[in-house]
Order: sequence, then C-alpha cells, then structure tokens
Amino acid sequence: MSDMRLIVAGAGGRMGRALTRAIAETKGAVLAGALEAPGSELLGKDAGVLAGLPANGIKLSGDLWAMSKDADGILDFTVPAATLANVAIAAERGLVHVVGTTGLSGSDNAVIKSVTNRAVVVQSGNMSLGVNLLAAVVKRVAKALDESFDIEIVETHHRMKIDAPSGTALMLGQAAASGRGIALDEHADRGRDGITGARKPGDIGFASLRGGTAAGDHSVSFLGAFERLTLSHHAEDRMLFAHGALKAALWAHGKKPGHYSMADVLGLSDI
Ligand SMILES: NC(=O)C1=CN([C@@H]2O[C@H](COP(=O)(O)OP(=O)(O)OC[C@H]3O[C@@H](n4cnc5c(N)ncnc54)[C@H](OP(=O)(O)O)[C@@H]3O)[C@@H](O)[C@H]2O)C=CC1
Ligand SMILES: O=C(O)C1=N[C@H](C(=O)O)C[C@H](O)C1
Repeated sequence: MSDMRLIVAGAGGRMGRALTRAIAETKGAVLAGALEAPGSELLGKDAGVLAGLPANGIKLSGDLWAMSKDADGILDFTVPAATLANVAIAAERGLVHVVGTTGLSGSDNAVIKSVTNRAVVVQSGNMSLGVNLLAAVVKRVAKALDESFDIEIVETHHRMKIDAPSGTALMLGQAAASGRGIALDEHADRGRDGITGARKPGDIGFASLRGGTAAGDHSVSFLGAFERLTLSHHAEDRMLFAHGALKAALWAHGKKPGHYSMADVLGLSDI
C-alpha cells in the first residue's frame, strides 16, 4: 500500500509540531498538509521548519478543503470549534479523522458521532498505551470495590492548558463509573471550593493542577476505611501522544465507517 497522506490540524501548536515530527519518523506515513486557524500569523510558514526539522515544502494554510483533495487522513489536536468545522469536511472527503482535541461538550461529541455512519473517526482523550491500559484497570478495580471506597481523580498539566478537567481525567472517570455501573454525569464532583458539605457517597471527584511544562500526569485513588489504593500514569513527553495518533491513523486506514477509540486501536476493548 502507498504511504498514508496525512494532514496535521493545528500544525503550529504544541501537538501539531510533535505530529509533524512523528510523521517524519514513521514509515508508511507522509505529511500532505498543515492546517492552521484562518488569520493565524503562521500561515505560509513551512511545517517542517516550525517542527524543528529541515523545510519540507508544506506551508501552513487555513483551507482544509483545498489541501485535502488527495489526502487520506487528518490528525486533529486543536480546539473544539476547529474540530467541529473539520468533521464535516473530513467526512465529505472520506478522510480518516483522528480526534485528540479535548474540552468537547456533549453536543460537540454528538456532532462528531453523527458522521460516523459514513466516516471513520478515531477519538480519544489520550493516545498513549499506558493511559488506555490504566482506564481498563480502573474499570476493573471500580467494579471490585463498592461505594465505601471514594474515587478521586487528580491531573497535572502544563500552564498553557485551557480545559479542565483534562480529557484523560474524564475518560478515567468514565471508566470508573462504568465499572461501578453508574452514570458519570450524575456523580461527577468537579472543583470544590468553600463550604462544600461532606463528600456525597458514590461521587467521583476531580481536581486539576496547572503549572510548568508537565506533559500530563493522572492518578485515580480509591480511598476506603484505613486503606488507599492509587493508580497513576505520567507522560514524559508529548511525542508519546503524537506516536499514538500516528498508530491510530495507520490502523484506521481502510477500516469501515465507525466511531473507534484508542482501546480499539490497541486491542484493549475486551479488558
Ligand atoms: N488526546 C491526546 O492524546 C492529547 C490531546 N491533546 C489535546 O489537543 C489539543 C491541542 O493541544 P496543544 O497542541 O497543547 O494546544 P495548542 O494551543 O498548542 O495547539 C492548538 C493549535 O490549534 C490551532 N487552531 C485553532 N483554531 C484552529 C482552526 N480553526 N483550524 C486549525 N487550527 C486551529 C491553534 O492556533 P492558534 O494558537 O492560532 O489559536 C494552535 O496552533 C487540546 O485540546 C489538548 O487537550 C493534547 C495532547 C494529547
Ligand atoms: O493538553 C494537553 O497537554 C493534554 N491533553 C490531553 C487531556 O486533556 O487529557 C491529554 C494529555 O494529558 C495532554
């Protein structure tokens, strides 16, 4: 099969630059386009140079429709409004759409899912093997422990992150809720402040720390009487997520339309 031709959305961003480097390091993938926000001062710049590589001749552009004429997929780590705009074009062009953007609302996710009867979408709040394994373990542990164990999720990210809780924290919360057989929406306790009252039994708490350059730390604690169990993951570099996204795109190339997760890509769906 010929190389998979990939567009990087948000090519001037932290993940966008990492994705450009990951594509350059990956056999079977080639950079076909670099998308940035219309009006960005980076439009016209060379994607390779922005990523710290030799020039590759791919200039940042705000026109996804034009650049996707001969492309196979798009790696989208941007902002919710951009991802939603990209969904329709990716579906129309038949591109594999790897969605890593977080901070999406329930209705945003419904829009993404609405195209998956005709388009291939791989979506995950975290593209790493370790976090997806952690989610499977959290689900299993939550199933084994009853409400006498309180569940608390703590995440730490770099000072530039704009959404909280992180997509990964919500994914881990969803895994815990599924293991317990409860709806996360009804039991999430996000952001305590002031006289909050005692913790409600069965709630899943979230706390977000921001600072420095942390690529992404997550821990899930089960706190019971006289004992605490904490499971955690530490990302050391965002190239981890970029290589995961590449793996997802190559896996999805040629798959039938559907909404896939990173657990599907990694063969962890049955755990
Ligand atoms: N699922 C996963 O494994 C991971 C997910 N993420 C998520 O990826 C997203 C991006 O993170 P990060 O790279 O750190 O953020 P950055 O802010 O560094 O990058 C986002 C980029 O998207 C650009 N952008 C904004 N609007 C558009 C548009 N309409 N079209 C194209 N590009 C646009 C931004 O441009 P401008 O600055 O000009 O607005 C910016 O360059 C976040 O939601 C983050 O949580 C991050 C790491 C891993
Ligand atoms: O914004 C980030 O940096 C990250 N975002 C994702 C999230 O919201 O969970 C994944 C990773 O933790 C890095």
